[in-house]
Amino acid sequence: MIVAIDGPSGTGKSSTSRAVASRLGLSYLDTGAQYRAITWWMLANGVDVDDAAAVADQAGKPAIVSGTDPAAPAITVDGVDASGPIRTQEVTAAVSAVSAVPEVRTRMVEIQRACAAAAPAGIVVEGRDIGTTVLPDATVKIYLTASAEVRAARRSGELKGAQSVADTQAALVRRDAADSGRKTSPLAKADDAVEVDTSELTLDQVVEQVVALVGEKRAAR
Ligand SMILES: Nc1ncnc2c1ncn2[C@@H]1O[C@H](COP(=O)(O)OP(=O)(O)O)[C@@H](O)[C@H]1O
Ligand SMILES: Nc1ccn([C@H]2C[C@H](O)[C@@H](COP(=O)(O)OP(=O)(O)O)O2)c(=O)n1
Repeated sequence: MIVAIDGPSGTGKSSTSRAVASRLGLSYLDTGAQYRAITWWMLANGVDVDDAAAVADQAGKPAIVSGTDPAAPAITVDGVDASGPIRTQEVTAAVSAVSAVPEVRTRMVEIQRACAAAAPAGIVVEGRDIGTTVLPDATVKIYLTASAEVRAARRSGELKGAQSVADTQAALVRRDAADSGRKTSPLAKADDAVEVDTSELTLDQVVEQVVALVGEKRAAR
């Protein structure tokens, strides 16, 4: 059972994926955290993130390992816990540039496919290109959306006033444009993905919809 959940920032991918994986006894993988982790490493090692050739040259160096327990998401870079540092605004501002570099994507996709293949009962994988590129044969594909206003309000809630809602929204819209506009596996809905607009739904309602879709697929097999 492979569940692919894609969509822009703040649509509820992480919360939904973790809850669905817990409910169904599946593993969980946050691919955005992996792109954040490699970005953190580039910044910490003085690599100019706007120099694609420099990023490509270093892309093979950091060892990125993701935990797949939905109850305790974990990520390490060269054995060091990176779960805090990957969420800083500095990393958020640089991650689209780093993740647009093809050599970075090739490396991450390899790790992601290995994670999915190793999951004993199946896995929920969230990201931007899971249904289109990483796991095109996923059993269930979901594409989450929500209005920019709703997404910015959700993100602002997490940032606890560190940034105004308007600035958060502008940064989020900029990142969506970069992620959707890049050449290599851009953010996109797979043709066979079910689109769920979460703007007016509670997290529980979204989780119920995804669990129901998984149930339908299981019954049909
Ligand atoms: N359906 C929902 N209704 C309200 N808040 C939500 C919903 N889904 C997620 N959230 C909240 O919005 C924020 C962003 O959700 P998250 O799952 O991190 O999104 P993404 O992974 O798509 O960026 C979190 O604070 C989360 O608790
Ligand atoms: N499969 C993926 C997942 C994320 N990315 C890139 C693009 C995103 O802007 C960043 C960060 O992703 P992440 O899911 O952590 O972002 P948000 O939590 O939605 O803010 O990584 C990607 O290119 N491909």
